[in-house]
Amino acid sequence: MSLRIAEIFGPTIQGEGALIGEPTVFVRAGGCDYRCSWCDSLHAVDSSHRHSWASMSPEAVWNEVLRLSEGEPLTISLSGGNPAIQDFGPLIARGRAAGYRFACETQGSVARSWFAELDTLVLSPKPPSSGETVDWDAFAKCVSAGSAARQTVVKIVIFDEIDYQWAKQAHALHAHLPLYLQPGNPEVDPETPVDLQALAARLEWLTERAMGDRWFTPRILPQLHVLIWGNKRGV
Ligand SMILES: C[S@@+](CC[C@H](N)C(=O)[O-])C[C@H]1O[C@@H](n2cnc3c(N)ncnc32)[C@H](O)[C@@H]1O
Ligand SMILES: Nc1nc2[nH]cc(C(=O)O)c2c(=O)[nH]1
Ligand code: SF4
Ligand SMILES: [Mg+2]
Repeated sequence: MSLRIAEIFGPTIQGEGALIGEPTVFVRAGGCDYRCSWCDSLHAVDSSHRHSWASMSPEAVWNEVLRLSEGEPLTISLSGGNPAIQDFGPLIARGRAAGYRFACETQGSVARSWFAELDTLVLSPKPPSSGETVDWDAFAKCVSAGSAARQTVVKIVIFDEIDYQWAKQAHALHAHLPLYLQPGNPEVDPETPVDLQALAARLEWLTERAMGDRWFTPRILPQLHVLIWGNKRGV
């Protein structure tokens, strides 16, 4: 059994959501069942990039994580693409036995039994601006599959007022799960510098929108790695 891997990088800090600031090695899976209009990781999604993905055994992925972390346990974040379309169970078992912790970022379209072995399951349902439509039955299956994980959280990207209103409704469907909101980054080309002022203005709008609404449920965060490194890959 082998895994399609777009990149393995770190250690760096987790830039988003519940684990923001946490030292992390990222394992980015190749392939996704979605095509979000604003995806910042198209190199792990679009099949035109397939030639750059590696076919690796769980043991080979583990050896690369060991090399990058020099054997010092930290959090391994499984992202992508959608990591849930592959079987990361053997890698998680290997890493946990060595004292590493696991997080996984997925949109919540495919449930996996290995969600139960995670420390943190991040479910990121996609708002209307993405052009995708959430299958809420599949999403609920992901929540169930993750119920044995140490924590499950929801993270929603917000581009506009329609996304904001959608996030309120989405939250109501799984109101017991901690909620994180992050403003969308409209510029995802790694060659184009990000406009930090424009990103700050999006964060300001989102913050003032929620505070003005007296919606005190979500934590609102920027993408920390984008503030530091822009759209550079592998950080
Ligand atoms: C690239 S995705 C990979 C994991 C999974 N496919 C998912 O979407 O959750 C990782 C995170 O980046 C977020 N993201 C992707 N493009 C973004 C953008 N342009 N601005 C802000 N967040 C973005 C996604 O919503 C998701 O929470
Ligand atoms: N530093 C850093 N934090 C991240 N949080 C989520 C990421 C992702 O693309 O899944 C990501 C990433 O690519 N880099
Ligand atoms: S689900 Fe995630 S990886 Fe897939 S296209 Fe959307 S943002 Fe990109
Ligand atoms: Mg990213």
